[in-house]
Amino acid sequence: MKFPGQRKSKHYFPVKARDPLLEQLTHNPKPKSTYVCGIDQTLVDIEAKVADELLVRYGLPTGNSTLIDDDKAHALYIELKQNDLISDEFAGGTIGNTVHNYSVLADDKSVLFGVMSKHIEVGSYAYRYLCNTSSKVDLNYLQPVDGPIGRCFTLISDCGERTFAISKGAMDKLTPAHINERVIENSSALVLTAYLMRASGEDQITQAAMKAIELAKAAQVPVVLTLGTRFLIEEDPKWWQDFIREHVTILAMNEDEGEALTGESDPLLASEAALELCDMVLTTAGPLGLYTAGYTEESEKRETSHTLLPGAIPDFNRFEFSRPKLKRDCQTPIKVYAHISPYMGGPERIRNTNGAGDGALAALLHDLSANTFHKANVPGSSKHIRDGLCYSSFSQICKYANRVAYQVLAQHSPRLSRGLPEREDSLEEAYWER
Ligand SMILES: Nc1ncnc2c1ncn2[C@@H]1O[C@H](COP(=O)(O)OP(=O)(O)O)[C@@H](O)[C@H]1O
Ligand SMILES: Nc1nc2c(ncn2[C@@H]2O[C@H](COP(=O)(O)O)[C@@H](O)[C@H]2O)c(=O)[nH]1
Repeated sequence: MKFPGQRKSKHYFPVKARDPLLEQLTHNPKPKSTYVCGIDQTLVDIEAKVADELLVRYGLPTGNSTLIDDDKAHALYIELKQNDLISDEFAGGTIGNTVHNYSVLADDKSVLFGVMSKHIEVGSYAYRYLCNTSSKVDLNYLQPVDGPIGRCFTLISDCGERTFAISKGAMDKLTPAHINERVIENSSALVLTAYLMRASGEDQITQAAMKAIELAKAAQVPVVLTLGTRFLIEEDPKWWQDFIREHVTILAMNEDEGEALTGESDPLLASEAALELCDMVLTTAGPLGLYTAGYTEESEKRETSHTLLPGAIPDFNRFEFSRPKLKRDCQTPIKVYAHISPYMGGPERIRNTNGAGDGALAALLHDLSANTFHKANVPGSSKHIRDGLCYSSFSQICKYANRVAYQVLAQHSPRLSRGLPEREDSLEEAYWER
């Protein structure tokens, strides 16, 4: 497990031989390992730059992720191919991307539940998916299926907005029987997407996800949900509110999804409203940067040394140096918020924003599982006298998530090809001393 993000003071984390806390580890030379697990629809992204006219012709609302039938998928693929519009084909899926990025950042294990074609030919989509997934993602629990994995036509408009057309193949065929109880119960977090709830007919991935959620809740494993697209939430915001209230610990959304869920267009107010449903929220807001929001115990709050920020909640970042806690672990819970503008103002050129939100969520997951890792290996640390949900403060998580989102944007693909640069030994320096 790597340290989550980069900072000068690493005194709490067992990363260096001279760290005094490491003494406790020497009795236990093999550190206890931690991992996160996720469930996804196994998808390959087929990326193409297209005119808005094509989206209209195929009935694809801009920014949405629409399921299309085989005939439409065939026609679309032929049109893209004949006009030489396809720029890339790589592994995708919002949770596949997130666990891959988690494993790259943490240099540690994650587990992915989903399906995989039984018979794989070299060069096929299934083959590409496996080749483009970090070797630290454990794929041994994938359910073998007859037929192809899904295809996600990722259509990029002139403005950089991405619109998805999903040809589902066998991606929704995961069954509850292929959810491994022990793996879920021993994980640091279970990560899901709202897309899992839209399976229909005989497809059972929704039931599989529900089984995993129940197992996670019973074992007190945090359930993390990312909302996917505002169109899905808009269909029935009340249903999603109830779902989140009942099942979700940490919610990740962008500002549009936040508005669809809460009715608040201001991402800060949307985050505040979402905190009535769950314990922690990550709200990304494109060029406005991102917010973290959550709870801490009144007596443990820590005041920021940064400038207090104006907004719909004045001075909302006052206690951003606090660590997130589960609401139920606070005697007197207070809401805490932090915000950060895009790292370095964003890359000079953004070809598309595909996967930037997934990148930010992977950073948050890394911080969360680093906390579990540290607690398992250095239980006597003063860090764990009070139960925290994450290793770092709201403010640090913002910085780290933002830095990772930048990396995804800069490399023009949703899956990190490598971790953050080692030379960047202090996030503070990277931020403020360009
Ligand atoms: N146009 C942009 N300029 C600078 N940074 C951006 C831009 N778009 C996204 N980002 C960065 O990527 C993060 C996630 O982007 P966003 O588009 O909100 O996520 P999603 O992919 O979930 O819609 C933002 O919080 C920000 O840090
Ligand atoms: N599991 C699913 N993933 C989907 C679906 N539609 C799109 N996607 C994936 O999202 C990422 C990009 O996410 P972003 O919102 O952060 O830009 C991309 O790689 C797609 O594969 C879906 O229906 N199910």
